Amino acid sequence: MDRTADLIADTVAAVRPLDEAAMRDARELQDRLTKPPGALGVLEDVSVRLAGLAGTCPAPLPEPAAVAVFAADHGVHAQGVTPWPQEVTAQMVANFLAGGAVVNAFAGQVGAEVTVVDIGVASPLAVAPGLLPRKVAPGTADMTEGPAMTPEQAREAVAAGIEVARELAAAGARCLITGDMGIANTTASAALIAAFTGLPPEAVTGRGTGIDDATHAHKVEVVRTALRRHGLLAGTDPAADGEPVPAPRPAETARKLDEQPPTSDASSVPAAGRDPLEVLAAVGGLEHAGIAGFVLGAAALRVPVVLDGVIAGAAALVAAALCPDALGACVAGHRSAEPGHSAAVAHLGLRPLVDLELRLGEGTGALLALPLVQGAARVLHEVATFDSAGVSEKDAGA
Ligand SMILES: Cc1cc2ncn([C@H]3O[C@H](COP(=O)(O)O)[C@@H](O)[C@H]3O)c2cc1C
Ligand SMILES: O=C(O)c1cccnc1
Repeated sequence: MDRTADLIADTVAAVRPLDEAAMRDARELQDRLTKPPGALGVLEDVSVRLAGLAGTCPAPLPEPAAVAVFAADHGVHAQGVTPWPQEVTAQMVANFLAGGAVVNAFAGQVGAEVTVVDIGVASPLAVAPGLLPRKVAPGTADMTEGPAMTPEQAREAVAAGIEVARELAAAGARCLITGDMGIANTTASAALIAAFTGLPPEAVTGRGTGIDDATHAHKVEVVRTALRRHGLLAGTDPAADGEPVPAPRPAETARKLDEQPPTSDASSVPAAGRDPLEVLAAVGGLEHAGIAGFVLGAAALRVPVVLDGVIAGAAALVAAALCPDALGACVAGHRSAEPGHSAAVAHLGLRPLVDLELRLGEGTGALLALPLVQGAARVLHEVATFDSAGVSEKDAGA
């Protein structure tokens, strides 16, 4: 095995399931705090999950936080799936480094460090503070014509993401936040989400940065073409070159779908049984690969990772396919307006903390959710118990 394959395998092997004893302690402590049991709703679940991840109750406070914005370009841009020129990726990287983007404003507000990772921007980028040069390739190839990445590139980008998580944690970060920049990356996200959920392209392909009806219809067909080409279109048999196949019986396809999205009955999941890295290489982006590695790296270190929108959702599907326990480290920061995002989080059983109809990426939605995650953890550190504060508990049986 090469170095990157070893790093990925070792990282996956280091990920532990959530610690049941710590989660039980957290639930019990929540019920002894001076508030009605359950009154903090979903935040109580977050505090329990953080304790399970840390293996101790209360979990360490998830601060300071650091956001990694993985930037890359996409060969599928040539298919006319977005109105924005490809150069905007590199131009926005310059904007991030100058502190002028929304991600900078939101990160500044919550004291999070912004690091930009050049994992695959098409043009060369000058060395700059805040920029990690980790370019695996100058963008992906067009997934409608062949695999977006070689297997080596996909592995290298996942390994780079693992290393970024390690570097940020070594620099003191106790909460990691995913960010992305890559013109056309909502197209690759839709393809990954369709492959890993079995939903049809029209259910998971959104309007990205904002496209008209005709461009959207074309984008759906581009996603369908790419999926068919790689044998990843639900309800078709790759061996028969796109021929429809009967849907499998439900018993064969029972999956953990806690929050079922608007589903197809095409209960087959094309990526099931395939190597997740091969699926990633076929239709993913270098930033998806980097973010998948970032999630694995965070999980192996038992550091929570707040996922941003649809790009992170697609990447988390890859990470979860490689290592289901990595989901224990993940908090879905927000629900993106992209339909594929709802499908991804539902498939993963994650509940987004905020829903503001954002459709930006960069890490913005996750940064807005960060104080909620930190507040959830802080409660277990600072709130008095009924005993310690001398507050009477509710009458038994009432
Ligand atoms: C100025 C600008 C800033 C952005 N910041 C994030 N994105 C977001 O939009 C892009 C994906 O949308 P699509 O697939 O429709 O191209 C990604 O770069 C994503 O990070 C931006 C897009 C633009 C144009
Ligand atoms: O919601 C997102 O994550 C998103 C939407 C459009 C463009 N980029 C990201």
